[in-house]
Amino acid sequence: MIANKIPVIVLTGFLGSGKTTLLNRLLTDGVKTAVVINEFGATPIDQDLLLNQDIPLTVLSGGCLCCQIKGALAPTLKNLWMAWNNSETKPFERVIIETSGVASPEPILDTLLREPWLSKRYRLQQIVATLAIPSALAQLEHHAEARAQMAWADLLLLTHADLADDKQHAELIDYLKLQAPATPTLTAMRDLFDASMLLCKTPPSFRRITTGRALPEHGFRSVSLYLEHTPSWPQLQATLQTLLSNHADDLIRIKGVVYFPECAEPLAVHAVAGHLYSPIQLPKRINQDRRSRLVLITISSPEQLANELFCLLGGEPSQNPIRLH
Ligand SMILES: Nc1nc2c(ncn2[C@@H]2O[C@H](COP(=O)(O)OP(=O)(O)OP(=O)(O)O)[C@@H](O)[C@H]2O)c(=O)[nH]1
Repeated sequence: MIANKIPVIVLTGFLGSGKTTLLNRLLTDGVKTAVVINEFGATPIDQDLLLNQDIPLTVLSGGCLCCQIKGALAPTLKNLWMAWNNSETKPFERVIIETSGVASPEPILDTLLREPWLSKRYRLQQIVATLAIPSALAQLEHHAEARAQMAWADLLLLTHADLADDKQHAELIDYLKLQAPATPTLTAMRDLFDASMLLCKTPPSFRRITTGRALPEHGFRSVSLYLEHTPSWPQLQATLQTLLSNHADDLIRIKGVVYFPECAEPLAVHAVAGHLYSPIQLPKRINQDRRSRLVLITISSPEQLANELFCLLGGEPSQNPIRLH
């Protein structure tokens, strides 16, 4: 038995519900943290959205930690522990895993709690699930992944309160009282909340262990695009808004890092549940790849979406501005 197990916090929550925003908030609390980010899309975006780049960071992209790339978690945590153990000045005191927005936390817990080598060295501190108040009920109704995230959470963080009305808030609270009555909820206004309120210091006394029941295979698909010639924000905004309204039912998430010609620094572009957010300026990067990239996550044909985006941007077939990955 190893005396001091490294605590692990798992951040889960449906696509666009605010996991990376929460992660950025947690990274300001002064605890040295190693971060593992799991992204559904093949082209990782979230690493560029981290405001603190000076941390041990592993990105596992191109699938979910609960299925396609489940096997990647154990070696990642083993490598992190080796680095921790071999260093006199411990490089981190905890690990935060941000799952993809369509991952079920259950197989991640299975790896953490059941793998004998890992379970001697790591302890699960907490699972926090983010739920965006305006879209959560529809996501919970339509996506088993969202229900699994809610069911496995030790704490439910309700986000996007500033975009929700009182009725949406009350309806979500009522639903959660019925479906997850023992799980505390907290409402956060963007990243304005006390992180110490969020994290329990001791592990939950009772921890459910998997029964081996897996979710049906995800119905989500993603496409990653590099823009050879980045349009201005007004042009991209109009294009993405058209794409979102043409695909209100099947285009679930857009996120990207975009180098607009009119801006010196990259901007993060997000759309969730049909809502296109104002772009967010990202900090200056050293040695950065200055190509703009977008990831679209859909339950229909991603290739068709990519072609439509290309046409909306006014592309001629001979000078396709988009490269697919
Ligand atoms: N208005 C508002 N926007 C928010 C809030 N929380 C997050 N956002 C925005 O919502 C968008 C998505 O937030 P992220 O933190 O990237 O969501 P995510 O869960 O990490 O997304 P995925 O990694 O795609 O699953 C971003 O534009 C955020 O700035 C909130 O409380 N209010």
